[in-house]
Amino acid sequence: MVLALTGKLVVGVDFGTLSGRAVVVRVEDGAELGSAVFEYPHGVLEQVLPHTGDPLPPDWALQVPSDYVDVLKNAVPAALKAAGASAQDVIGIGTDFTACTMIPVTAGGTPLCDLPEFQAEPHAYVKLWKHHAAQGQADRITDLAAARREKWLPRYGGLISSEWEFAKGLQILEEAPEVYATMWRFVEAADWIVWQLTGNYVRNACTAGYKGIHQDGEYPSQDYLRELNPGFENFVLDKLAHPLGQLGDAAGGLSEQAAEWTGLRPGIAVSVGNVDAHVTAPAAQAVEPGQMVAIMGTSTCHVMNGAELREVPGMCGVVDGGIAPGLWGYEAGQSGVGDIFGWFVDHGVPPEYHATARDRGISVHELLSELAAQQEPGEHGLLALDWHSGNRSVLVDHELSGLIVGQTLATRAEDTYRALLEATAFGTRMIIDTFIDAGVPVTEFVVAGGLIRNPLLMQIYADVIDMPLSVIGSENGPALGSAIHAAVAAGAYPDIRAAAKAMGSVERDVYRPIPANVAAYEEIFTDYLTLHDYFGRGVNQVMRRLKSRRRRAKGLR
Ligand SMILES: Nc1ncnc2c1ncn2[C@@H]1O[C@H](COP(=O)(O)OP(=O)(O)O)[C@@H](O)[C@H]1O
Ligand SMILES: O=C(CO)[C@H](O)[C@H](O)COP(=O)(O)O
Repeated sequence: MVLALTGKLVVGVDFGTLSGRAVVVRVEDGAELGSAVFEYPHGVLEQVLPHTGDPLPPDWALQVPSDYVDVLKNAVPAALKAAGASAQDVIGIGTDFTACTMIPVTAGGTPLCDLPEFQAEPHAYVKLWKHHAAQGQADRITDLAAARREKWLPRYGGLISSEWEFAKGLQILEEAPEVYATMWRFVEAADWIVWQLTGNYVRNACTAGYKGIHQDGEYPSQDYLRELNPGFENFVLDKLAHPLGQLGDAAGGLSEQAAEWTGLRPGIAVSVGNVDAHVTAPAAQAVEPGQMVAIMGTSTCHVMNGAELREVPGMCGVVDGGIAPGLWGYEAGQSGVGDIFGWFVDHGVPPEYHATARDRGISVHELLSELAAQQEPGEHGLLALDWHSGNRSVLVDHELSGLIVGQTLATRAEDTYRALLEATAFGTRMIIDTFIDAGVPVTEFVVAGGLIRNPLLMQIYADVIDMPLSVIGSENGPALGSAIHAAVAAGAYPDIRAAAKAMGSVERDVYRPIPANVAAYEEIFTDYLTLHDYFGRGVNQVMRRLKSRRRRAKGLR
């Protein structure tokens, strides 16, 4: 039954890498009435464990789960206030999360890091999606699956990522067996937050498919897992498998506790959890085959529906109904995008740039972009590889690292910044070309996420991929997508497609390729490909040796 929509509201909450963002949305047309952001108090733990001050090894990335509940307590009430909205009008709440962000929990859903006996154990904390320290486990998972010709491997482009559930779970078994034995389940944060809202643990089909190797109703076999590590034989049965909820379903009603946290009414619909990338496609009205949505933030996720099932080398995964029911949902990605720009701003820009930006009341990103925009393609003489956080697609290898070629004594911060912007555009071009070469058409490129705030970056992408860029109509794309799922879960719309049509928004062809720039980048891209294949496809092992030497120097395996 489609409820009378006039005056009804829904709340969407997007849990990004650095912060959570809540949006109050009008059900009838998707108008965003108010929003609020809450930065995670503990941020991303990459250097030390807060409870002990002990250093974390390289490539670790943890979070503190109480930060997520703090988002519910702070951002939701603040968004309601900003919207001047009454909780009486809110009929549902939806959430999306970064993935694969994993939490070892007790049967009651308590994260193990909240237990006194595990507060000093790094493996008891949330493993954020960008935790890349399980690459050894991921390599073994991939190699054994290839040797056994496991039928699920091609669904992930032939490579299983260190970012995903099985690599992270195997790392816990092998490095912290007591955590592994104690955890009742290894839970996606996308589902843990819905559990906090409803009291129900419902495993969403999206992350199960893309991050948990759930294909055609099955997980990897016990026989395969036993060969990987005898202690891992029952990982699916004992730690992972759980009844699945479909996108747009209701996971339950808002609990009394969560109603107190959020200021919303107990019992309103709470939609099944979702991934911050996939939830954005309906918000951008881009759920038809060929419409690729790039959710550009600290990382970039490329999500796109396809009418047919194809094997696309190095993509993150293809899941039946992973984005919208009835279509094959493809995902690819770049594990470092905004993170790379942020790293350079924080660690590579001279103080005078920071002082100038401060004096002008703009960010250093904006200052560098303003200076870099004055250049022609190729003017800085630099070429970079965008692998500072490893390579997610198409090489799926987090032992790779960043590279900048062409630096001279004349190189300035704006030169390097522009080269890094361009490198991420070349990485996206690589992904698009790989889809097209595998027979999956890419007919429209739609951008969403925090990076749409940078017009220079957007123009460089249009020039490098030689396609116009459509831009999502919302600055809060993922949160709007979650609101759309909440509206479906509350019965306001029959399905995601209908809700997207009414509540999503997109502006077509906002950035158009500039022919002269397209020609210049076409030439530079051939050099990018030379570096990409030389350092990324095994011709040269320097990057791996550098990472291995760094771990040894730090006294780690
Ligand atoms: N003007 C800008 N241009 C390019 N990158 C930016 C700019 N402002 C912030 N960033 C980067 O964008 C990222 C934040 O993206 P956002 O989408 O807001 O967060 P999240 O990825 O957590 O959802 C950070 O990595 C930051 O370094
Ligand atoms: O892999 C993902 C989705 O499949 C992660 O959620 C994404 O890469 C992290 O998101 P963000 O860049 O917004 O922090």
